[in-house]
Amino acid sequence: MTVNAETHAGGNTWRHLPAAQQPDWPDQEALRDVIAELESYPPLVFAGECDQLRERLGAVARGEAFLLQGGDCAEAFDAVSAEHIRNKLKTLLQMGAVLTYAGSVPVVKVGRIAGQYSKPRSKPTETRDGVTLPTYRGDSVNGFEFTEAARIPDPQRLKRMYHASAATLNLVRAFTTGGYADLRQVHAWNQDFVKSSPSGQRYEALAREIDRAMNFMNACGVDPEEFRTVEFYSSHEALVLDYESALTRVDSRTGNLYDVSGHMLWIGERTRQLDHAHIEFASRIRNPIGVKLGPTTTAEDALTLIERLDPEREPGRLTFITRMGADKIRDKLPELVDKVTAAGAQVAWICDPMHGNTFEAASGHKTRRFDDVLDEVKGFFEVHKGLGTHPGGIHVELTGDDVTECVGGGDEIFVDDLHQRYETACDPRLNRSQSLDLAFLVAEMYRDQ
Ligand SMILES: O=C[C@H](O)[C@H](O)COP(=O)(O)O
Ligand SMILES: C=C(OP(=O)(O)O)C(=O)O
Ligand SMILES: [Mn+2]
Repeated sequence: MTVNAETHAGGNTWRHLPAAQQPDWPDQEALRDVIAELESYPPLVFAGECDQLRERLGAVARGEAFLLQGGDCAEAFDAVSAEHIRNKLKTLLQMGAVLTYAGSVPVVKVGRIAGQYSKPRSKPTETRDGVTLPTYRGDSVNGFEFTEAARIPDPQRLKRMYHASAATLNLVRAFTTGGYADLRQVHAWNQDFVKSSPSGQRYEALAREIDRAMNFMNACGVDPEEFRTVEFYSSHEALVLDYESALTRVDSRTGNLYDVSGHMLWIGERTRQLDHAHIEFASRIRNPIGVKLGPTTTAEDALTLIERLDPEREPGRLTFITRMGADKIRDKLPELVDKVTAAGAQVAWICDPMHGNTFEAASGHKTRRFDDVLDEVKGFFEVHKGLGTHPGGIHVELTGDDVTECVGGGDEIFVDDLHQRYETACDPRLNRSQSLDLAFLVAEMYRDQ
């Protein structure tokens, strides 16, 4: 992959346009130096892998596969450890096994991982005990600690984001291709979990069935090496455009631009203004693109996004990730799906049941109810069933650790438990047990639709 100065300018056309949610870097010269250095770094992903994911998402758009996209709301530099990464990956692999087996559908697995370091915020400042400071915008921008020094945006953090992403992706690649993700390990992924939790026990029963199915396939002569590796892709919100465009390269095979910071990039609900910088940036790169659609999205917005981002109507290029809220999805989604379908576009429709269902508990913790999350997914399936379209997947905030951030689930977390292990740097995540519960319930919905 080479960089050609003239065509690379295509990754910078956003610079003339308003860009929401960008950090207020105090030192522009330091920023320019960091950008120049990032531009010299090697790609984190290969353009051919992005093309392959686009093809897999094409299958999702056509109704032939299901997307499981999940991971932290905000990754943190101090959580780049073997344990955290393994737990997250294990949870996603277990969810993938449940959905594939119980839902009888190929599952495309994409992590919110190896790059999910930047956060859009609803308020520019935060006040605690009479002290007001800039909000935390992700480890790529400033520090989580509530001190004046930590909250100053520091462009050096963009380089740490690159290195943290590289280290994470390296381990993910090792796990997914080196034998850890071998489907014959379905039991091993569950070992530290099974005794303690209802979803762990339910999973163990399913893993026994998978074993039997694999023995059957072995007996039929299927090569067991087929199960050794798993395709797994990285994704994050393309928020800080200085970083994303510094990692945009010309693919020497095709001359096209790719943002090589991750396989799939999405544009968030707060930065999807049609004529602003983020959509312009996304329109220039060939990676598969997601756009979050909240409850104020009009059908016209959705159609214009398709014109801008998927003019060729290529299945897999564009994924709409709806995040309406459990109380709105049944009202808001039908018109969008109906008009997009009528316009002949074949996007993948994915449900993010997290971001429309956040509330603040009396203790002050931001949280979500498992039942609301589930209800939004149910509404999503109902709407697609009613219209004869494909419920293409789920996009969830989760962790492999046993945190207490969302309430409910089979191994119930109560509002009074939230303080016990509330570790997120931004939004509340499903813990491992809640994530597996969700996978089982979604698999049932998929099979029944
Ligand atoms: O992850 C998404 C957003 O960054 C988050 O929901 C914003 O949260 P806030 O309302 O606390 O800023
Ligand atoms: C910021 C996020 O979501 P949204 O853009 O949908 O609010 C997110 O996915 O963390
Ligand atoms: Mn979030």
